[in-house]
Amino acid sequence: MTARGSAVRVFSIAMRTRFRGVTRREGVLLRGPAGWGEFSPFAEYGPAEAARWLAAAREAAFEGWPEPLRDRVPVNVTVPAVDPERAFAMVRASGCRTAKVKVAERGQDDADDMARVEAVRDALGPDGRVRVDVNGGWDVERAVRMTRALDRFDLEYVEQPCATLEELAAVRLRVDVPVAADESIRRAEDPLRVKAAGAADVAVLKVQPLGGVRAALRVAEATGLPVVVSSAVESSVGLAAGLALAAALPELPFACGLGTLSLLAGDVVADPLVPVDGVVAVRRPVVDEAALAAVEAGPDVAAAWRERLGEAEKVLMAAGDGAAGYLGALPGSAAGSVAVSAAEAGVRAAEAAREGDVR
Ligand SMILES: O=C(O)CCC(=O)c1ccccc1C(=O)O
Ligand SMILES: [Mg+2]
Repeated sequence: MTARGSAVRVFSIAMRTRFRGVTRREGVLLRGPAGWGEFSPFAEYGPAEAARWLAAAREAAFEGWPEPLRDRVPVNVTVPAVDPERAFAMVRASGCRTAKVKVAERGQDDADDMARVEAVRDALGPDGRVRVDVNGGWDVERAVRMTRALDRFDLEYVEQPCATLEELAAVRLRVDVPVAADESIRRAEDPLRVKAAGAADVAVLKVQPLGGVRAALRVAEATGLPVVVSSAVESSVGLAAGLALAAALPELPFACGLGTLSLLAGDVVADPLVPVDGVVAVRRPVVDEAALAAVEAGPDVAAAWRERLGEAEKVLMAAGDGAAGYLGALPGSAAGSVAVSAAEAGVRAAEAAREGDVR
């Protein structure tokens, strides 16, 4: 039997620039009555965490998304931890008026970050907006010092400067720059603690890690914070779910992190979700056989992904009545707290201990 025509397809796309230590982006595409969904949990995520990503893919394939309230979503250009010349060129080529700059990359120092952010500010001019993403890489003292130093280039916000909620709250009290929470929501047992802890001014929400567009909308409502929708560097199939969330939010005060397709060297649709003049049109492209053929995974990679899909399915089934039961147990549901099964909480704790890293 060939993969062609099957409702489960596996892609493996090279990244143009190394990002989060990753040089290829891989995942599964699922086709259902509502369209295509993407399941692409990061390599280091175990089955319990991956189950949320699967719930998002199933929502896309079997349910579809809430009605959009807008048809255009402004996006930021995402600047990896590249040298200043490259950063300048990426920002100029993007057409975006907001840039998100990765800082605190392992193996680089504070001067590298200063030079990169300066180059990005130069590329945008004084009217552009510059945000930085630390991915939890600083301790409190370094976060305070570096946030103040980088604010010389006028920062819109600093995303996840430190790993823990307590550290974020401490930094927030000591800097004038707004603090955004990403990993503290995406990888948390309870994403709502971020508000109670006074840890952030802005919530960065990603559809797959939160278990779908509806689950993310509930998190948005419950945190009561302004939301920036961001991608997990997905193909256009996964990005469409992020766009659906951005389009369904009552308020969208910031540019979203959904301009990431340019980080990939390929895609699975014929009409990719790329920004034009810093804006992505809200639409849902369909998988194109010719485009997919160029990035379809070989048999070994495909087998490994089918295995991962099966493991995540088991977690979803164990958590309740398929995706619906699992989503009902996510934060923002009537209970207002995360009610995961003891078994899953155990798996998550083990994963967290193993990773020792918030990314
Ligand atoms: O927000 C963006 O500009 C792009 C998305 C992004 O940065 C990201 C992509 C994959 C994994 C983590 C992150 C992150 O925001 O930390
Ligand atoms: Mg982030």
